[in-house]
Amino acid sequence: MYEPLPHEKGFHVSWDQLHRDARALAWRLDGKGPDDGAWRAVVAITRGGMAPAMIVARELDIRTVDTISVKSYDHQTQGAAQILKSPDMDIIGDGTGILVIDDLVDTGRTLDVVRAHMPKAHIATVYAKPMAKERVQTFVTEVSQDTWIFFPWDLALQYVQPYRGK
Ligand SMILES: O=P(O)(O)OC[C@H]1O[C@H](OP(=O)(O)OP(=O)(O)O)[C@H](O)[C@@H]1O
Ligand SMILES: Nc1nc2[nH]cnc2c(=O)[nH]1
Ligand SMILES: [Mg+2]
Repeated sequence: MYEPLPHEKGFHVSWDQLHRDARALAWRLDGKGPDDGAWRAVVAITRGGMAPAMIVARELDIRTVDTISVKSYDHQTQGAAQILKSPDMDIIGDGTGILVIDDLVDTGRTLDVVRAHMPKAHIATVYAKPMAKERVQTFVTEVSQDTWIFFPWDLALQYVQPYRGK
């Protein structure tokens, strides 16, 4: 079930692009909460979901923001997904009206753990790969399964050789 392909391609996301895409995610979610359309709280899946969650919370004027920490990767190698830190379940309840935000879904392993913890939550990611995009209710951009997404917090500006090099 969790058999990711090798990553042949790279998709490099700048801060500007991430900001634009996270805003687009917020606009898609606006007014889509249960009952009156409002969301009760945002839960960021740390660490990658924190920057997108902050942008979504800002756009939608949601002041209650919590985190769930799920670790499943060591660099590009996946191990067993585990919850290292849970959000305040007195606020979360069964997840109704809660917006869970992550940067991306790849195999879906992380979201399976989150979903089991908050069965009624709305899960949204900025990017989604096809293997597990059904695990997400809302996303902005689909990226192929054999692509590794590089986020701006993992990148640095550096010199590159001219195309017509020495
Ligand atoms: O769908 P999956 O195959 O589970 O992969 C997606 C998860 O992997 C990355 O997080 P990671 O576990 O690397 O931790 P990080 O957010 O702290 O970088 C990414 O931020 C997602 O949360
Ligand atoms: N940065 C990053 N983390 C991931 N975790 C699972 N897939 C990915 C990916 O494509 N990029
Ligand atoms: Mg993550």
